[in-house]
Amino acid sequence: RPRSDVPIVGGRLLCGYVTAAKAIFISKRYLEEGYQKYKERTFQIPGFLAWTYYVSSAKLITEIRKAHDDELSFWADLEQAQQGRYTLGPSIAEDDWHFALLHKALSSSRVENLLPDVFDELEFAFDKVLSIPETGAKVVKFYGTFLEILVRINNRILVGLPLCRDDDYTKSCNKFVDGIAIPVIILSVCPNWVKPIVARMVGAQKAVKAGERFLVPVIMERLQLETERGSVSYEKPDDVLQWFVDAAAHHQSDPKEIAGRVMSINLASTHTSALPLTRIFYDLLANSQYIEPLREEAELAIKDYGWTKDGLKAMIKLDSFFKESMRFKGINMSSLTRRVMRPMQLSDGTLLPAGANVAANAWGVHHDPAIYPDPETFEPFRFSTSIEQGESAAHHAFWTASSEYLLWGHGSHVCAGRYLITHVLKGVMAHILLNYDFKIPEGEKSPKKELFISVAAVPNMKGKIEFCRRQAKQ
Ligand code: HEM
Repeated sequence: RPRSDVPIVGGRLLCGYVTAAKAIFISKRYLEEGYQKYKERTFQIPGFLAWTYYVSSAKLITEIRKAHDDELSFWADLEQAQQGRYTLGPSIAEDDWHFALLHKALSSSRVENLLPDVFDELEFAFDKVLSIPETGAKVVKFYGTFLEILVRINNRILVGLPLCRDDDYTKSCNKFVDGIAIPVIILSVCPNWVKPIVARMVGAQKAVKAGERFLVPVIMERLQLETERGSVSYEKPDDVLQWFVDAAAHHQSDPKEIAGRVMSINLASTHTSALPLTRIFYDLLANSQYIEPLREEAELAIKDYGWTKDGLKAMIKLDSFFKESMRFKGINMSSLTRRVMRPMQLSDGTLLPAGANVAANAWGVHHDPAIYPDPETFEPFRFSTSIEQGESAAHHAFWTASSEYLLWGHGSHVCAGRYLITHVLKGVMAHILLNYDFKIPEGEKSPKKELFISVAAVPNMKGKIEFCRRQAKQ
């Protein structure tokens, strides 16, 4: 039942269960209605496990992002979504030192050093996975193919060579999310006391153990090499696995634990990266008049700066296209979801009750005409045009998180991988533009069919695309 008189969107029929069921299919409509009626205030929508209080104004979003974890908890929400205590292991779910480390290690200034590896792996992964013949064309399922390419590129940074090129390892990363999906659903509806038994019955840790099989021997080998050669003559690899091994000396150094933490980053970075790329690519297909300007920009940038950070930085139209695609539909209609741990008062007078969820209404914000003029028009160069007119490039950059742009969350838990993945995705799109022609295959439908389910906006994961090589390869 509602635990406060904060306005309800949907309704309270059958203790809100009717709205909770409808929200699986029409959350977008509820979020739009909430934004129209209560833009400056909080509204609530019933869910099956808890009511979610939505805020939309920059003022209230700021209050949420600034709240401490013991008040509004990112972790309690993540635990609900991932059942990490059972799927990853209790110590990983309880201690997030590896997330804090990534914020520093993947900062904007440090990502530059990782780019040569990113570009090297990108070339390799395209040849291996997309594998377009020198002449003729090939039809691929876009989502699955690029998920595999991105898993390989991300893992070059996560675990380095040679493991990132081990087909069995990359398969276990690809399947990680699917491997925990069913256990997560079952566990999330079980009472806490029964979860340890159910977790064993449904093999909740099977997916993480599949990753451990590859990672633990590499960790052991690296530790042994360091012991044998001494820290001076042993040149350590520069990857996330090694950063975790080094940091683990101050935390828990069990190799299985370290492996679990690496797999948790795979969890945070696989589908989250492939879904935006798919959405962006389909937006480009549907707005093909932008292909040539983006190609010209990429050609010029690579000619002037090569495959470097500056080269990618010079692609401001591409950056703008990404940002607009994620604003227009994106992949998630809500952001900054937190569990209320103890009652907290917002400045609009709302008392958030313990046990409820609170979130930012990303869909509403991203479609507000006061923030984005003519928001229902897809305008790929809206951000690059503002930069060309003298506005701040940092403010309009794809990776910038703010109360007005919520793709990455915001505040102390803002996405730690956003600088890295912006470079990766721009590199991948620039590589496609410069090396391939692409179209919807003869007889296939346009992949514009998409799914709005709960608060997720999922692009068509089965869409097929025909690729062939362009004549002048860069
Ligand atoms: C386009 C792809 C990605 C999107 C859209 C995305 C989005 C997000 C979002 C919305 C959050 C939660 C922020 C909040 O609630 O305030 C988050 C957190 C996080 N992301 Fe990403 N992410 C992406 C890629 C990545 C990658 C590639 C990595 C790692 C290499 C990564 C690592 C993380 C980590 C570690 C956190 C937790 C940060 C913390 O709690 O301090 N993400 N991401």
